[in-house]
Amino acid sequence: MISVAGLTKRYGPVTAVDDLTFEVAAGKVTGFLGPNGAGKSTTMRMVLGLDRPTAGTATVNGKRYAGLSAPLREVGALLDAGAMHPGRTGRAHLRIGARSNGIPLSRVDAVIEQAGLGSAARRRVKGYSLGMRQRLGIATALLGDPEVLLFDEPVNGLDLDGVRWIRALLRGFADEGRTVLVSSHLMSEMQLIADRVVIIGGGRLIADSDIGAVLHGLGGQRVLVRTPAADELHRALAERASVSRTAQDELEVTGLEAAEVGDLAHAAGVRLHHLAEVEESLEQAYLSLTEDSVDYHGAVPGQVREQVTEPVTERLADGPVR
Ligand SMILES: Nc1ncnc2c1ncn2[C@@H]1O[C@H](COP(=O)(O)OP(=O)(O)OP(=O)(O)O)[C@@H](O)[C@H]1O
Repeated sequence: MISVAGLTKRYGPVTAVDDLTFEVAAGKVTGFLGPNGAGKSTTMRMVLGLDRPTAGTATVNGKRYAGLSAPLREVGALLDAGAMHPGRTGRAHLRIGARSNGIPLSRVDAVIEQAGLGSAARRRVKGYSLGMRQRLGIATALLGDPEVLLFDEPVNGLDLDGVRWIRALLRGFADEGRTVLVSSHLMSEMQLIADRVVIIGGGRLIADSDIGAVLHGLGGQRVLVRTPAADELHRALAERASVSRTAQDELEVTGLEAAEVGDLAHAAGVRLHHLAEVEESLEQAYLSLTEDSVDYHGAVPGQVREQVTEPVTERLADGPVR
């Protein structure tokens, strides 16, 4: 398990991570989400002892990274797949990692196999494609067969096969009971692979929740209904829910289940042509949660919006979604 408590990092005037508290449980894939510059990498670096917190703590299985006796056996990380010696072969890179961490050399072949590196392991890293580098980075993270895994944007730059491979790999690790934290700014990707999400913006916690709760925590369930008697249905529903007219024959209802809308329409003698619950995508939920915390909104050329310092959580009744 990974625990972050009151974690704060300042670089001069920039507060990259601001009093962040959350836990990452074993047996699940936890997505770590936030717009560019939200503080994801800085947080991961502090978990891995690569950056010193200005305040607060980050621990792995109850210990700070520096206090782990065999770090690679407890935590595996993919941070920057570019940071490898270009003149070494993939295999040499892995052998050095194993030797310097007291890991048996038999693990080298095991992770080459597991990461699908194959014969590329005998080639020099400078000739690797981004996908191959990513596989080597993952092989390195797996060397010590760790229980806790951190991946910073693992699907960046990968083709569809690579993306599918990463998805299956992460799911497999979680199913084996490992702790998996994976950062991304690709919401659509997280919707496919994460069980839980920790969302940050401007260094602060915005949501820490099951994905389903994030989706449903935003203004409640919406129901779309089409009827030739929209005025009549509007009147029948108005007392019980918030109703808006979205087209001549269409209403959007917030605060009722589809079945309740159907029953009320029936009671009012209104015929329905369409009745469906609107599926919120994580993309929409994320945009809505983080819109105030994005450093720069690029939509209007020439305009730069100042970073908002008020926590977005104020828009959620009970603070961060949990
Ligand atoms: N070494 C550093 N010195 C100064 N500022 C830094 C440093 N590292 C990060 N920052 C700043 O801290 C903030 C958080 O950066 P970080 O890289 O952690 O965000 P991120 O969520 O990982 O973003 P991205 O998705 O773009 O990688 C940014 O404003 C960044 O410019």
